[in-house]
Amino acid sequence: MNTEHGDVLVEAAGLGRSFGTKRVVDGVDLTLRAGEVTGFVGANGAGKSTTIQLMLGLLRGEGRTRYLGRPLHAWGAPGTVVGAVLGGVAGHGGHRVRTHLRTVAAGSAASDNRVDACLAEVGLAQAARLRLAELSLGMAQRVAIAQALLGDPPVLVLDEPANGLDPHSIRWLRQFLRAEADRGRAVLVSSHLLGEMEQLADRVVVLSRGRVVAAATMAELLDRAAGRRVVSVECPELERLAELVGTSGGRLAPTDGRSATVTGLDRVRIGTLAAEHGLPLYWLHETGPSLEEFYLGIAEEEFRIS
Ligand SMILES: Nc1ncnc2c1ncn2[C@@H]1O[C@H](COP(=O)(O)OP(=O)(O)OP(=O)(O)O)[C@@H](O)[C@H]1O
Repeated sequence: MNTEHGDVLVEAAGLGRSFGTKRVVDGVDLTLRAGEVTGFVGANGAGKSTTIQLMLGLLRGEGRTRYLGRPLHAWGAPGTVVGAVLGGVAGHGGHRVRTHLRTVAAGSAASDNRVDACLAEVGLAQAARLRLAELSLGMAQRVAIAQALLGDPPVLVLDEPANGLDPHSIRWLRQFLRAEADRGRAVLVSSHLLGEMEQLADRVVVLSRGRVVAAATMAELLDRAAGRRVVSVECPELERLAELVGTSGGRLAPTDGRSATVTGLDRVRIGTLAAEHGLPLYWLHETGPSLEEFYLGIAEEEFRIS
């Protein structure tokens, strides 16, 4: 499929689902673009898995999802449009990895020679003869990803793929997904940790109690988190520093003769401003929410509003 970086490959609109009287997903919109990793972040129970199942047509509900302009069922072979990793590998433990993938390939119109190509892509070429029951969690996750890649789909969707993985496997996963996006795939990856997305996602959609409470580029989110940070400064020329901070969009509030707190600018910007204007700084210290705390704050605010 010919797609270019930035092309919208998936558009989900108005997704909704209740279980009994419980509203689990409520009016969720999601857009996935070629060449981008979108992080889908929310606490346990926020509705991420339900949303993903709605997008993939595995669950009935409200709204619609279009893949390259059409509903998934309108594509003859869905596996050539989207590859999904929704948990471990579902197969017979006694089957060898290659046999398992060949069986899946045969049932999904993927050519047999994709099996070895996909195993190589996830770095498991040497493990093709292992039995599924012999795989470590990290290897099983890679086999599940190889399976999702069999149809060479432009879209990859992974539900909490880092769960239970050791740091080495998480690093591999991060680099792998980044590379897949750089090749032009649109990648959706869910997680309950925003921090996990910091080095991976281009965009982040934050879900809280079934609703999208933030949708932004990672850079915007980091900027917003930085905007909530407070920097303590000590400077013998506080008035001049206050002026410089003010003209750069920040605010300085003195705490005593030469100490103050600054909001709206980060410590790097303040230090650079002072250096550029020859102002000595005796102290410069930033405190405030980490990205994770900032995210918890967004979810909390939304909860208060609703
Ligand atoms: N089949 C079901 N029947 C009833 N309730 C369900 C069903 N599936 C999910 N739920 C409920 O819907 C809510 C959202 O679940 P979902 O699995 O989508 O959340 P999640 O964000 O993926 O969280 P987690 O990371 O814990 O899987 C939860 O409260 C869950 O108990």
